[in-house]
Amino acid sequence: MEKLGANPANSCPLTPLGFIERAATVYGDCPSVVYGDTVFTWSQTHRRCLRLASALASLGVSRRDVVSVLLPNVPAMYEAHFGVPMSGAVLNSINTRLDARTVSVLLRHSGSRLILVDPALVPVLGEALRLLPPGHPAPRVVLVEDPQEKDFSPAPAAALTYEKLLEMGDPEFRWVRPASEWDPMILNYTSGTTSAPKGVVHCHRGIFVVTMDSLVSWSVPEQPTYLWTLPMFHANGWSFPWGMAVVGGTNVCLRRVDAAEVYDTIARRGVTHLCGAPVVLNMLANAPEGVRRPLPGKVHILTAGAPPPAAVLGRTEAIGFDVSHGYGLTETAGLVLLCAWKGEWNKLPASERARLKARQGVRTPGMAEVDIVDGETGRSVPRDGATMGEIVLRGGCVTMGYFKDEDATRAAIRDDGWFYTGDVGVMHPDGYLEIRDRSKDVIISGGENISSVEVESLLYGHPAVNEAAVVARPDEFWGETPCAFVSLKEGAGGAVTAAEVIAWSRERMPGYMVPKTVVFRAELPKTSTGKIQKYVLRNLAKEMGPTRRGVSSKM
Ligand SMILES: Nc1ncnc2c1ncn2[C@@H]1O[C@H](COP(=O)(O)OP(=O)(O)OP(=O)(O)O)[C@@H](O)[C@H]1O
Repeated sequence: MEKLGANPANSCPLTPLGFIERAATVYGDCPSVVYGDTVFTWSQTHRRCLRLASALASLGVSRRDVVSVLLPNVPAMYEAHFGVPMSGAVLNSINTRLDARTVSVLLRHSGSRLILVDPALVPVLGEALRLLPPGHPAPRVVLVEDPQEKDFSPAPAAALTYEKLLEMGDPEFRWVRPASEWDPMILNYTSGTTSAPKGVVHCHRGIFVVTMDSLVSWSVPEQPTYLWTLPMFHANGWSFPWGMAVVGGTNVCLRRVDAAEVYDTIARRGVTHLCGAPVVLNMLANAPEGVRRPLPGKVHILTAGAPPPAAVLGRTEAIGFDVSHGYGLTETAGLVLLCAWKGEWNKLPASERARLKARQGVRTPGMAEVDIVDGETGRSVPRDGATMGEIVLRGGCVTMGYFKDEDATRAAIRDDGWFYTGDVGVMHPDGYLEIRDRSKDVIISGGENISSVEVESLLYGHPAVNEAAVVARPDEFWGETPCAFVSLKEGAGGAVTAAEVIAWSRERMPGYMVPKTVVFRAELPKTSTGKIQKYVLRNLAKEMGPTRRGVSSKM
C-alpha cells in the first residue's frame, strides 16, 4: 500500500466556505438569517455572500489581505463570515466594545484594507482612524446601515454603504478557493483579559475542524433555531456562523442582549439553541419574575469563556434550560473541551449534577490530545482531582500562531508539541478535567495554592450573591489572602454584611480559603466578552494595602 496516499481527488483543501453552497441547495427556501422584520433564505444568503466576495475583489481586495468588521450581531456580520474569506481575504472581527485607541492599535497591527462598520460605532472608528500614525494607510470604510434602527441617520449619498457594495457584486462569482488548507482565513485578537491583545491566526483547515467538531460535540440537530446571544466577534461565535450553514439553522440576530429581549425572542421565534458566557446564564437565571417567560420547548444553552459556578448552572437548569459546558480559547477557534454528559448522572440530585457539570470535561472528538502537566517536570499530573498543573492541548484547530509575534508564538507552541494554555487545572479520577484558575489568578496563601474559581463557586451558593470574584490581597504574614468582590442580587443590598459573608464562608470551606476581605460593589468590572476583569480587582486589592495577621477587613 506504500504507493497509495494523497491524490488530487482526496487532497482538496478543507474549508468551511463550501457549507453555504450546500445550504443553498438543501435549505434554499428555508430561513437563514432573521433580524427584526428582515428574513433571508439560505439561497438569498448564499447569493449575498457571493456578491460581497465579488465586490471586495472588484475593490482590489485579494488573497491574504485583511478585511475587518466592527459590527454587532446583524445580518452583515453573519455574511462576512463567508463573504470576506470567499474573496480570498482574511476576516478580522473586532470587538465592538473596545475603545478607539485599541481599535486603532488593531487596525494598524493587522494592516486592515477595508472595514465594515455599524452606524453606532462610526464615532469610535472615526477616532481610531485619527489615531493611526501619519502615513499609515487607513482602511476603506463601508457603512452597514441598519433599517431596523430608527435612531441612525441615513448615510451621506456619497458614502459607500454595505448594500451598495453588494449591488456592485456578482451573485454568480466564482469564489476564491484556498490554494492550501493552511491558507490563513481568520485573524482574531484575544480579549486582553490577562495581557495586551495578540493576533491569533487560523487557517481554513482549523476552522473546518472546529466547526464540525462543535456541531457533533453539542449534538446540534438539523434546522435548529439559533439565537445569537454570543457576540460573533467573540472567537467567531465559537464557529457557529459556519456551523449553522451545515445544519441549515435559522440565525436569529440580536443587536442587544438583555434578559427581557432574550426571553421574548426565545418565545416569539421558538429558539432551540443559544450560546453565552456564564454571565448570560446568570442574567437569565436572576431575571425578575415579570421579565422571565415560559420556555416554548427545550432550549439548549452552551456556555464557555469563563468558569460557570455550579450554583449558576443549577439555577439555569431549574428554569428549564438544558445547559452544556465547554472550554476553549481564541487560540483554538472554539471549544475543545466539553463536559460530555453521562446518562447515569441524571439520577443524581440537582446540586451534584451541577457540580459535575461545572467541570470543563474531556476533549471534543476532533481534538487530538489534552493533558495537564506539571510546570517543573513537564509530566502529566496524577488523576487525583487535587494536583494542579497547566492545561496543554494539541489538535487540528490550534492556532497557526500569533501574527507578527514570534516570541509569543514560541512561548505558547513549544518544541514538545503542545500548546500551553496558561490555565491551571486538575484531572479527576474519571478522566474529566477541571479548571482551577488562570496561572495568574492562583492565590498563594502561606504556601497553599488557593483556586480563586473554587472560592467563587462556593460564594455563588450564598442566596444573596449575584456575582463574586476572588483575587489575592497582599498579607503581611501569609503573603496573600483571598479578597472577595461581590455584587448582590436586587433587593438584597443592606441586609448582608461582610462579616456575615465571612462567617457563612467559614462554615463551607477550609479556613485558609475563606476570604479575609469582602468588598461589595454594585457591579463587577467586565471585559467586553463578559469576563470579570480580575486584574482590575487585583489592583484594587493591592491598593487596599496588606492585611495584618488575624485581621479581617469588612467593607
Ligand atoms: N469553561 C471555562 N471555564 C473556565 N475558564 C474558561 C472556560 N472557557 C474559557 N475559559 C477561559 O477563557 C480563556 C480564553 O479566553 P479568550 O481566548 O477569549 O481570551 P482571554 O484569555 O480572555 O484574553 P487574554 O488571552 O488576552 O487574556 C481561557 O484561557 C480560560 O481561561
